[in-house]
Amino acid sequence: MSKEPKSQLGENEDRDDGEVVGGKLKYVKGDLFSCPATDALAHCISEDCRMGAGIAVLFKKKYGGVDELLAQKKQPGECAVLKRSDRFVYYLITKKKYSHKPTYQTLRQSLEAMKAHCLDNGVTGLSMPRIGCGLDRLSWDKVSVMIEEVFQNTDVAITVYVL
Ligand SMILES: NC(=O)c1ccc[n+]([C@H]2O[C@H](COP(=O)([O-])OP(=O)(O)OC[C@H]3O[C@@H](n4cnc5c(N)ncnc54)[C@H](O)[C@@H]3O)[C@@H](O)[C@H]2O)c1
Repeated sequence: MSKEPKSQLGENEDRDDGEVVGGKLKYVKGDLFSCPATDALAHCISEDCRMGAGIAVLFKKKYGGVDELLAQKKQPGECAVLKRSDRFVYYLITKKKYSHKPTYQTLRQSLEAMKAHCLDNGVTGLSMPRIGCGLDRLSWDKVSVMIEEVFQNTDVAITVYVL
C-alpha cells in the first residue's frame, strides 16, 4: 500500500504496515468500500437525500434506501441510518439542500447524533472518507479534530480512507 504524504493526513505516525495512526483516527490509503464488512460507514448528505454527486452516488448505488432515509425526516444536525447486512450505514445530514454548503456546527451535531447511535447499538468499528472535505469544502484539519473530540472516551475505532 502506498503512503499519503503526512502533510495531507494531519499529525500522524507512519507505520511499517502502510497504515497511519494519529490520535483516535487511523488512516488507510484506498477505497472506502474495501473496509471490513462489519464496520459501520459514514458520509455526509443533504436533507433532500439527493446524493447526485461525489461519494454519495456510490452509497446510493450500493445501499439504495432513499425512501427509507427520507421517511426518517432527519434535519441538518441529525443523522439518518440504514441497516445493511450486519452493518449500519450513517448519513450525516449536514445541510438542507444539495446545493448548499454545510457548517462546522451542523457537522458536529450530526457527528454527535451518530455517536449516540453507535453507543446505543454497540458499534465498535466505523469507516469513513474525509467527510465534508471534498465537494463540501470544509477543512480536514478542523474536521479531523472535531471527529476526535466527539468520539473521545468511546471505544469506537475510526478509520479514514483516503484515495
Ligand atoms: N447534486 C448533488 O446531489 C450534490 C451536490 C453537491 C454535493 N453532493 C454530495 O456531496 C456532499 C458531501 O460532500 P463531502 O465533501 O462530504 O463528500 P465528497 O466530496 O463526495 O467526498 C469526500 C471525500 O471522499 C473522497 N472519496 C471519494 N470516493 C471515495 C472512496 N471510494 N473512498 C475513499 N474516499 C473517497 C473524495 O475525494 C473526498 O475527498 C453531499 O451533499 C453529497 O450528496 C451532492
